[in-house]
Amino acid sequence: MTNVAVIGTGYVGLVTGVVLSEIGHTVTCIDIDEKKVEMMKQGKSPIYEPGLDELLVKNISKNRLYFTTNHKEAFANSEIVLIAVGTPQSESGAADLQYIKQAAKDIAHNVTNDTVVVVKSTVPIGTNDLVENIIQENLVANVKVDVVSNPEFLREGHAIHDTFHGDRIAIGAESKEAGDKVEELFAPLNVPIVRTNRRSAEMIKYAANAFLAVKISYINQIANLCEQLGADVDAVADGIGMDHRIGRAFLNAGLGYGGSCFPKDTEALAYLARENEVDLSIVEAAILANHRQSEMFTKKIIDKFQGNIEGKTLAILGVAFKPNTDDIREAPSLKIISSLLKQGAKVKVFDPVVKDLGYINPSIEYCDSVSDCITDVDATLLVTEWQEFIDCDWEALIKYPKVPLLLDGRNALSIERLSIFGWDIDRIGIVPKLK
Ligand SMILES: NC(=O)c1ccc[n+]([C@@H]2O[C@H](COP(=O)([O-])OP(=O)(O)OC[C@H]3O[C@@H](n4cnc5c(N)ncnc54)[C@H](O)[C@@H]3O)[C@@H](O)[C@H]2O)c1
Ligand SMILES: O=c1ccn([C@@H]2O[C@H](COP(=O)(O)OP(=O)(O)O[C@H]3O[C@H](CO)[C@@H](O)[C@H](O)[C@H]3O)[C@@H](O)[C@H]2O)c(=O)[nH]1
Repeated sequence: MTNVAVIGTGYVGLVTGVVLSEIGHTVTCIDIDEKKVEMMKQGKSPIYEPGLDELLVKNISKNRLYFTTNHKEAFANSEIVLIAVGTPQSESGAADLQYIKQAAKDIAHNVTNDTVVVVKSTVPIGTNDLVENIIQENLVANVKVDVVSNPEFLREGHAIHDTFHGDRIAIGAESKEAGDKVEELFAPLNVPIVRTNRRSAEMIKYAANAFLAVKISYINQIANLCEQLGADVDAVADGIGMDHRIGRAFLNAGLGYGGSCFPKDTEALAYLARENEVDLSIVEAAILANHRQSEMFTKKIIDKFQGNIEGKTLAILGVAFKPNTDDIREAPSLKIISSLLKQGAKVKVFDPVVKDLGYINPSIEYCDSVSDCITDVDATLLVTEWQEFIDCDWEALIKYPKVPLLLDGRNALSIERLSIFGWDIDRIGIVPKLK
């Protein structure tokens, strides 16, 4: 078993650290955020992720999982150091590498053993070379450091499950020995391994995310055409998804993708292509289609009120960018809410987990339940398909709103069932009744 240090305890770092400790390694997680570290030391996860708290508590008590803000302390016995810091989008669209560069310096200044550095963060092609250079230039101790690319593919809300049951683990190494060490680290997970060089591993991550984003934008555009032509996009997605060459996954039409990954990673890949004068118009088109999709959803609701929603009260069900997470980074809900507010609507919101939109707007009314949120509203907008919303007693809820108009932005509710209860329900890419 290996002594491991993990830099950054966000969705990726914390989940990876906890899972590595669960499979028997001794793991020290480092974060610069003292509040987070204090919470984690007490066995409390600073992020909402199903199953995480239990594993956190269990492995702390087994003395396999530690937390610190001190890099030197964390690296003292570590043979492998994972970098899992953020790579947010900068103004140009490129990935902002400031946290990666700092983590590389932290390693160079503090390691005292031969170390394999594993870059887990999603980084532009060539960044592992940069990390290696920064470490070599700043290295204090006389030790050997190898850098291995190991991009992460977990989904928020399923992070623990995905780490134990991933489709693959990509390892990009220039040194066979260092690559083997990383392969050994993950061996108990029994997940298929792809071995390649560093640049290919970095590209696998961006190419995978962009492909999935293209798939979503494609079905969303097909949905819009279905809506005009009287076809049902859900049936179309089922029909094309049964072709195993296409697959049904990521063909759920809706109001577009959000989150901390697809928006920034498609932008970063498109930026890389532009920088290298390579045509990647397919990804540019997916980005544009995604922006338009949430705008179209907002327009749809405005059209329901003949172009004027001033003074109308609208209920927003769901704020998180998708169910089972508290993450609101690039959540479509934020764009939709701010656009509705700009048009003069009153907005009530309810999310089972997110209780704060990250910005202050005194006119937003935060509610404690679905019934509270839809009381006296002129329309209800389902923005995140939490299971709790799907399982609601929609028959009992019909008495709460002023107008029983329901726009399902995630095609999660049954038109047939809800119509029987009196809901006037509209979905994406489906015409409720043919004219
Ligand atoms: N969120 C996901 O589902 C997901 C999935 C796969 C890959 N990724 C990629 O993984 C990376 C991390 O994503 P995330 O969502 O976990 O990030 P995050 O922003 O949630 O967490 C990053 C953490 O790193 C800490 N940090 C920054 N600099 C540090 C330093 N020098 N030393 C110690 N701690 C430091 C921050 O305080 C923060 O807690 C990104 O590149 C992202 O694109 C994310
Ligand atoms: O058919 C679909 C599937 C997803 N989405 C939307 O796409 C976004 C992303 O969803 P998902 O992929 O489930 O969530 P993430 O946690 O962002 O995970 C993605 O981004 C991570 C960070 O790079 C990767 O590790 C994962 O493999 C990749 O799925 C969300 O807004 C979803 O609502 C759709 O609109 N339709």
